[in-house]
Amino acid sequence: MSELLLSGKDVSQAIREEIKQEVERLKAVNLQPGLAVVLVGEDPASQVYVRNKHKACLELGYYSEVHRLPEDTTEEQLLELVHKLNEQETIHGILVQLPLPAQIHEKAIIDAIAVHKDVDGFHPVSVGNMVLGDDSLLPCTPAGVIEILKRYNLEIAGKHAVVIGRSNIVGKPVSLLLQRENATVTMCHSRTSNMKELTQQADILIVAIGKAKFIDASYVKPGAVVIDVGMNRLDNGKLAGDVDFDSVRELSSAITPVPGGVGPMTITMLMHNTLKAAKRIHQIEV
Ligand SMILES: Nc1nc2c(c(=O)[nH]1)N[C@@H](CN(C=O)c1ccc(C(=O)N[C@@H](CCC(=O)O)C(=O)O)cc1)CN2
Ligand SMILES: [Mg+2]
Repeated sequence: MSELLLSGKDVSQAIREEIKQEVERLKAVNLQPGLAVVLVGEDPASQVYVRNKHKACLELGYYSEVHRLPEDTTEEQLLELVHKLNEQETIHGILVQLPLPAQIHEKAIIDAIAVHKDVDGFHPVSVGNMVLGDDSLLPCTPAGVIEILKRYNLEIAGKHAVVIGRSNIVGKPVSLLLQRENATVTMCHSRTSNMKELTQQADILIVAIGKAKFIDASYVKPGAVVIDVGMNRLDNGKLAGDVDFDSVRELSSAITPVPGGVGPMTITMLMHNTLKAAKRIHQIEV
C-alpha cells in the first residue's frame, strides 16, 4: 500500500494564504486582528512557540503583543495583566503560554480570560459550548487535526475513529470534534485493558499519549488513517511522535509525520481563531 503523507505544513500554508486575503479585506473596515501572547518564565520550548506566534502575526498582518514575565511572577500579577488585556480594544485574542510556573494555578488564569478573546478554546465556557455543539473558539490542536482530515478530503462521517489519550488539550476535544463530524468514536487511555483490539478496528487512529514511537504496526488496521499528535524530544535532540512512523507508514493509507504534521497546525488555527474573534467582536459576518 502506498501511503499518503499528510503535511500539516502544506495545509497551514494554504490556510494562511486564505487568512491573508481576509485580513486585506478587513482593512477596508479598519479592522486589524490583534493577538496578545503572554509568556511566564524561561522554558526554552515555550520561547520558540511564542516567537513563532509573533512571527505568524507579522506574516499575516495582525497586531501583535508579546508579554514576557519573569519566572517568579505571582498569580495576582498575571491576573492583573489578563484583566488589562480583556479590556484592551486592539486585542481580540489572548493566549497564555502553557505550562505555567508551579506557583500559578493554570485554571485561575484560564478562567480569567474573557470568553470572546479565548483563542486557545480552553475556558470552561468555550469547552461547554463545544460540547453542546454551539459556536465557539475551538482548541487549536484538535481543530488542526480535523482541518487536516478535511483538506485532504478524508471521509470522517461513518468512520470508526479511535482516540488514544484523554487530555483536556487534545484527547477529549478531538473526540468531541470527530463525533461532531459524524464519526463513531472510541476513546482509549492508560487504563484501557484491550487497547490493541480497539485500535486495530480504527479507520482513523488519533494518537496523543506522549510516549515516543509507542504505536507500531501491530496496533494499526491496514489502510487506516493515522494522525500523530505526539511531540517527544529524544535524547539525541530529535523530535519523535507517539507513532513509530517507519513501522506504520506502509500499512496506513495516510499518515502525519512528526515534525511537519499536526504541530504546524496549532499556530495556524490560533491565527484562524484570532481572526474569528476579531470579526465576532466587531460583528462582522463569520
Ligand atoms: N496556551 C497554549 N499552550 C500550549 C499549547 C497551546 O495550544 N496553547 N500547545 C503546546 C505548544 N504549542 C503552542 O503553543 C506548539 C507546539 C508545537 C508546534 C509545532 O509547530 N511543532 C512542530 C515542531 C517544532 C519543533 O521542532 O520543536 C511540528 O510538530 O512540526 C507549535 C506550537 C503547549 N503549550
Ligand atoms: Mg507534528
